[in-house]
Amino acid sequence: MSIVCADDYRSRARGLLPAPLWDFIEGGSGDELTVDANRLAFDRISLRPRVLVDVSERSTATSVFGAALASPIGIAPTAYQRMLHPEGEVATARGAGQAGGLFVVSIFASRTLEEIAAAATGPLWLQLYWLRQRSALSRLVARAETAGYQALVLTVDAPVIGKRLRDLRNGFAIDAGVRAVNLDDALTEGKHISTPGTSAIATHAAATFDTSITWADLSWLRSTTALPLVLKGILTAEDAELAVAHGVDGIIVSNHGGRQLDGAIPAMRALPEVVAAVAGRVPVLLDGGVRRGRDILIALASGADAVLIGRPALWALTVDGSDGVAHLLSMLTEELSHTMALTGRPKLADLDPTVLA
Ligand SMILES: Cc1cc2nc3c(=O)[nH]c(=O)nc-3n(C[C@H](O)[C@H](O)[C@H](O)COP(=O)(O)O)c2cc1C
Ligand SMILES: CC(C)CC(=O)C(=O)O
Repeated sequence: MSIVCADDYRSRARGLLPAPLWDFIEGGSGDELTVDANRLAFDRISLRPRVLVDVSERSTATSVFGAALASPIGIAPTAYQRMLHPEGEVATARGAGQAGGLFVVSIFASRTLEEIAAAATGPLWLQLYWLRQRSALSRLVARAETAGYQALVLTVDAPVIGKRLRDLRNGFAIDAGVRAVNLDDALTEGKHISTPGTSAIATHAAATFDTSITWADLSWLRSTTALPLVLKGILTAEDAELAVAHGVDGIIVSNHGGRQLDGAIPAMRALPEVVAAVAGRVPVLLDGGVRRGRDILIALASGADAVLIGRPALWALTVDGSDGVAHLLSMLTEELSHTMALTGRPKLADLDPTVLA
């Protein structure tokens, strides 16, 4: 059967992966309320189409921090991609580049920053968690700058790892042979050890993440680099205001795909208050539950500058490596363009709240 939407990749990937690995990707924290709510928040919004508009010429092209993108769609940072495909992040970077998309590389990438940069033809950003060992962070930042990464993303919604029941039940651990190669092994110690009732990821994060950082610490990260700094995991107007006040260059509205605080507000529902607080001062991106061109149009019409996709990119990577990732991004871009035609909004600039009901 042909793959004609993101969910087709999901069904295929599910059949290819061992159950504990599938659960790691698919699952969220607690009752997975927020995983479901992320999707439902999009599904609850209807569209107000305008007709008899010339839609013969449509454009999804845009830019973020000066980098051209074929469409306002990027790939969210996800850890340890070699568990899903032998080429891991190198395949994702190649696929994202083929489709003219942005790729945010996880601090827990399983290919080196340099290998990924060599395969990329589109913009790369590097995502960081705040490790207690600051020297490891500053070394990574320096390597990212040298390798041509264009921004840093600090994930701020994970001082501790969410209680992911599937991983705990499965005693989830990282496949032997897959490593966070950009960090010293000591920083992810125990990642291969499966212990029933615990998650190896939660254990290694607990050993190395700095749970004490506050807004005041951001100036240290800033002092290590001239790259734009983006915060990932903002869900409120209050924190958006603080982020801008602390000189942050961009915001990703995200609840980590429902993997952190269960019951957190869905990303799409949080977006309007963040957009209002930011008032155009810095770019605002969104991730969580984006599965279709329709979702992307809704996010853009609500004021997002771009969206990121997490799990769908992993499904496509699993099924068909770089070709899968490129195909997925092109398909989502095509769906966005198609929805722009059917709503009578041929340009991204036409997307505003009047299209939403
Ligand atoms: C398997 C997996 C691993 C992830 N690893 C990271 C990570 O290393 N860093 C991070 O900031 N977010 C990570 N995330 C969260 C994603 O960046 C993103 O916020 C989320 O997947 C978006 O929701 P979606 O999957 O519904 O598109 C991960 C998500 C998944 C599913
Ligand atoms: C290694 C983990 C901390 C990666 C992550 O952020 C996640 O699984 O959601």
